[in-house]
Amino acid sequence: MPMGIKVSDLTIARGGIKVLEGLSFQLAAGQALVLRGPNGVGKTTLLRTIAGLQPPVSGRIESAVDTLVYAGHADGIKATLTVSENLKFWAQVFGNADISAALEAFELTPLSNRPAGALSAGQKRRLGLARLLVTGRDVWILDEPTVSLDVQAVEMFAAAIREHLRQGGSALIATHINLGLDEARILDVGPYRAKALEIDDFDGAFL
Ligand SMILES: Nc1ncnc2c1ncn2[C@@H]1O[C@H](COP(=O)(O)OP(=O)(O)OP(=O)(O)O)[C@@H](O)[C@H]1O
Repeated sequence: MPMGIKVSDLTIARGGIKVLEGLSFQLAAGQALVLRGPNGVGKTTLLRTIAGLQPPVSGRIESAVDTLVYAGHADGIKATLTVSENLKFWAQVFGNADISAALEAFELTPLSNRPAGALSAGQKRRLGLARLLVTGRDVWILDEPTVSLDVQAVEMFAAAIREHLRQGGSALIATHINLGLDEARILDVGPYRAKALEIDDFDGAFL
């Protein structure tokens, strides 16, 4: 069975300031977990930490790094390559060859010969998400994946997630919108917001 993620008593920081503390959760194969919480609470920081892009302050993250794929705010698209060249490139990076399912899932087949730089914002986002399908990775870590997507494209995305879960994959998704994925669990990270310095520590911080 593909491994998911287990997070235990995790504390994370951004710019040297603790943002979330005491966070624990598990994501098993076949499951999706949606992270919620207000702007700036630390969802992106959490995803970056789990993806291995920054170390935690304390706590444990158990996962196999070569099972993860992270899609952050930057789309990573090569503007001068066509849609299919972009996908072929990523497929090769991950040791795969077939891009047709990824093109179909995000209705990119009619756009496959268009330079990616000439796509609309939503089409670019669909290409960025199609990339997940050619990685063959089990655990998708997604930061605001639906930005710029219209209603139909959000449905394509939800369908792609559902198919991924059906195949034993898993997904950890930070999003403010309702994806229509009833099977996803919700984790509100708001209650794990790191406490500000106690007033007693205030002078100490300047000594
Ligand atoms: N490069 C940075 N350097 C220092 N602090 C940062 C940096 N990027 C973000 N922060 C701060 O870290 C905190 C956590 O930010 P983060 O991006 O993880 O929040 P978020 O929950 O993903 O927010 P949003 O819902 O707005 O995407 C915020 O207070 C933010 O201002």
